[in-house]
Amino acid sequence: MEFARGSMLYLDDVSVSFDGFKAINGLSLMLAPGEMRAVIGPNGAGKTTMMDIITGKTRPDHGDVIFDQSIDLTRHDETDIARMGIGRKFQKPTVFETHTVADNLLLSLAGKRGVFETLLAQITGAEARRIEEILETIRLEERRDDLAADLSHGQKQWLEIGMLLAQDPKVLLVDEPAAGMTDAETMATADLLKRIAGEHTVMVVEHDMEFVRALGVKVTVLNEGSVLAEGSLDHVSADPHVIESYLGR
Ligand SMILES: Nc1ncnc2c1ncn2[C@@H]1O[C@H](COP(=O)(O)OP(=O)(O)OP(=O)(O)O)[C@@H](O)[C@H]1O
Repeated sequence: MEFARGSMLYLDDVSVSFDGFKAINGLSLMLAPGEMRAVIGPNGAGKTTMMDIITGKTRPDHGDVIFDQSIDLTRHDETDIARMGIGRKFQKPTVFETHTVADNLLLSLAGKRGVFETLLAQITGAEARRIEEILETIRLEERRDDLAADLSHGQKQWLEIGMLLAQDPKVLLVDEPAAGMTDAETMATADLLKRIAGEHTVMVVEHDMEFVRALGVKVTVLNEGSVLAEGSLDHVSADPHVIESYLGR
């Protein structure tokens, strides 16, 4: 526990097996508060399983998973962990298509209140201000009154990131945000995540190397369930083990 001091997310010697196969195998990783980290690695490296462990969806067989210096995540379930401030964005956007962009954000702000209750209730000044702030962060101010269904794929992804922000998480786990995006959307997404980091700790899993380069952050390369290399993109790209297991394919 003491080693987790000063960290927002701390994994030490974490392992999990499925039917005798070690999907995560002695994985150790530490993110500082406000840090953004890119995680890359070949298919089956364990990236999704690592996020499942952090969010409480999968319980590790072994190892420490510590959030915010002292919270042992292996003792909490998914709902608790989300409530404590770890938000996860899956690859596919899941916005409410039949509601406006602003109402999607309002629904996320309101959390557990029902849809009708929330949309019929008088919006508070604080809620209105927070929605404007998020619209600005995700650069969708001009689309606020449009239905989410009418957004482009990239814009839906940004809205979903905004919906996560509305829940005010300390940590955001983001799975392949650039998948299916145009080049321009990909670069805009990198900019968006850079705006979010600092105030939030962000872990991004991504295969698109142009995107990872645009993030300009420390990269962790996973392979066979553990860390193969860590450092700048240039540093890990020059690592012979990384080239052999991933980039050289
Ligand atoms: N519930 C499960 N039961 C059995 N095997 C699993 C389970 N979840 C994951 N695995 C296996 O664990 C390994 C790691 O999978 P994981 O999905 O975490 O990799 P990944 O790095 O996210 O890959 P990708 O880039 O393809 O998403 C894979 O070999 C996968 O088949």
